[in-house]
Amino acid sequence: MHQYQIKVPASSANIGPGFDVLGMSLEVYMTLDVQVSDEKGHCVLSYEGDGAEEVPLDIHKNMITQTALYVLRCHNIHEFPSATKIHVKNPIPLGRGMGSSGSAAIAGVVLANELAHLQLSKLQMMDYVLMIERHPDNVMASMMGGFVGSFLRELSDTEKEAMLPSASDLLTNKGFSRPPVNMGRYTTLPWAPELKALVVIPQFHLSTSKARSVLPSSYTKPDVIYNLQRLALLTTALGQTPVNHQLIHEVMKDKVHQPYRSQLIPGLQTILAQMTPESQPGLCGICLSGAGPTILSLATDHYEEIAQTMVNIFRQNNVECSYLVLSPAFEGASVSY
Ligand SMILES: Nc1ncnc2c1ncn2[C@@H]1O[C@H](COP(=O)(O)OP(=O)(O)OP(=O)(O)O)[C@@H](O)[C@H]1O
Ligand SMILES: N[C@@H](CCO)C(=O)O
Repeated sequence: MHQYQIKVPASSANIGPGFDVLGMSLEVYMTLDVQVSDEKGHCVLSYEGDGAEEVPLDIHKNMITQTALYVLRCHNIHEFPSATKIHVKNPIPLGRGMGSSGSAAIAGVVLANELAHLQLSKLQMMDYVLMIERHPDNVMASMMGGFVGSFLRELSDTEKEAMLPSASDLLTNKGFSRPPVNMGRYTTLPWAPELKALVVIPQFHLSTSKARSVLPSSYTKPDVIYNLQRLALLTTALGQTPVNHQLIHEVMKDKVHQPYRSQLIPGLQTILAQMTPESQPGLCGICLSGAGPTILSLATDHYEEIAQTMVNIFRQNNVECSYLVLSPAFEGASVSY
């Protein structure tokens, strides 16, 4: 019997102005305990944790195993090895802006890499992940670990054609194509050890597709410049010691996605407008985590007080929340044998 554990962290994307560019991994881990034996049998999937009531256990319908099957198909393998048992433990809340779908896609690709002994590097695995999650911010941070900036290289016309089947068609085997090679580029950015991420997680779900559907198809020049100016400073400001709370607060502001998404997240506008380093000691910046509804704040202390202020504002808007204080998961996705 061969057994191992796959571990994939959650993530927060955008960090304010870095829409589809910046991401940080968060030390909340989905794990897959995998057992493969030589006996005859089927692949059995079991699941506990967030989403247990809604996540399908049919391997052709579950996003983790669907992703693994897609990668196997790309290597001319059409089913899991017999007698594969996969137990998923998932503490990452689904559809809340903490990268649950990205972590599931990574878990699936790493699973295929192990099951078929493909020996792909993390960057090679990212090509498959990016066929499923088409923006790199969450997944690059979750796979590589830490605070990460990333982009997709420009593709040739032939490579663009390979991207034509939708992620959902690839997962359900209605369409097929192999990913372009070396699609994602990234760099790990500095992170000041004093900084922690406080995530305030509302109880309601917001799908990324819905939160993307409210965004405009074009932006004004002043709004683009506003974000670019802040993004340039943010990538350095989060690595500086001593931490400059006021600077971080200013450079985590955004005009590209948050103003449009606030209609979907009661309380977001008030939190962004009212909470500053002056009103909340220890607070640096505040932004939407990924597509929301979770709010990410970066702070150096007084986490309880900062969280409580946000929880109260959400409560005034009839939204209940939980919260976590987390560091970046610097190792990223890993396998232990
Ligand atoms: N562990 C999992 N197992 C199976 N499917 C999952 C798992 N995690 C997420 N998913 C799928 O991904 C969907 C949520 O993805 P979505 O992109 O809407 O939100 P998110 O990834 O949590 O947020 P964001 O991308 O803003 O950080 C779930 O509804 C489910 O279909
Ligand atoms: N950059 C993405 C992250 C969510 O997956 C967005 O904000 O839509």
